[in-house]
Amino acid sequence: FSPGVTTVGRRFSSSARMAEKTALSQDELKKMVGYKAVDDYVKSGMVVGLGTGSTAYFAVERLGQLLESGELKDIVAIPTSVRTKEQAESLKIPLVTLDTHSKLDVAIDGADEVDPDLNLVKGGGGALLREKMVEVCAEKFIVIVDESKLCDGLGPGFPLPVEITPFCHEHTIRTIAALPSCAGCDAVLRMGSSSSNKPDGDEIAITDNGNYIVDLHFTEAIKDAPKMAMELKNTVGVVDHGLFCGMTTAVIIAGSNGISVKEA
Ligand SMILES: O=C[C@H](O)[C@H](O)[C@H](O)COP(=O)(O)O
Repeated sequence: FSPGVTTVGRRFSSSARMAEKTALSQDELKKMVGYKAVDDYVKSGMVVGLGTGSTAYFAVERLGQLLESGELKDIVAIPTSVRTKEQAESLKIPLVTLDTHSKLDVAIDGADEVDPDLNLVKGGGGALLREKMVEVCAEKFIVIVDESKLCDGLGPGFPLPVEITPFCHEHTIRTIAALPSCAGCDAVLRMGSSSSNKPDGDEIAITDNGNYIVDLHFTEAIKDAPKMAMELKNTVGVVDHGLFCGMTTAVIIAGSNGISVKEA
């Protein structure tokens, strides 16, 4: 994976230089890209999509700071989960929904995996449906990751989450596992908290939308992600899946050599 374009934002040049000199923690890397995404892509008057997860958290934090300081004005934002909504409310970020604002200027979110074509796996935190609904409506979709998320092929490095209806979910899971593109995958119903794919409870995990999640474990890279996306989407009982193909405008990557940006 070799990012094509390398840029360093104005407000972040010192942080990027710091990353080159010292080993930063993963949280510090996430903060760098979260802040840079807001600094570089959000302007006053915009409608902004707010992602979910430990990286998107920092973008929301930065947006709250710039609104409070008055550097940004007249922003409305659309959160992609209950967690993000609560964080945004605590920062007094004005919120709207897709019902009143069907077009967004920009959406900023993390990802679980990014391939060389900027296709993504998302939904490790269980928010894939609202994320996709919001981010597909954004003129620019900015993905923020640390370099551990980059991969040569989606699949083996992180299980693919699929949101399914609770009704006859065992049947739906069998149907998914039998799809040609999913042959050989291990389909595991998510247990415990919906925001983690590590089983941390005995109850079936429930998403913000009242659905279940099945995590598809692959041992080999997914050969044709758009084809798998279509097969999953055409499966009755599947609400949506964590393959985000052809949606990304740019990926901001934090790594040991500083920040780089790869544009689609
Ligand atoms: O459902 C969760 C989202 O898709 C997250 O954006 C994704 O899991 C990445 O999260 P994190 O930044 O915490 O690794």
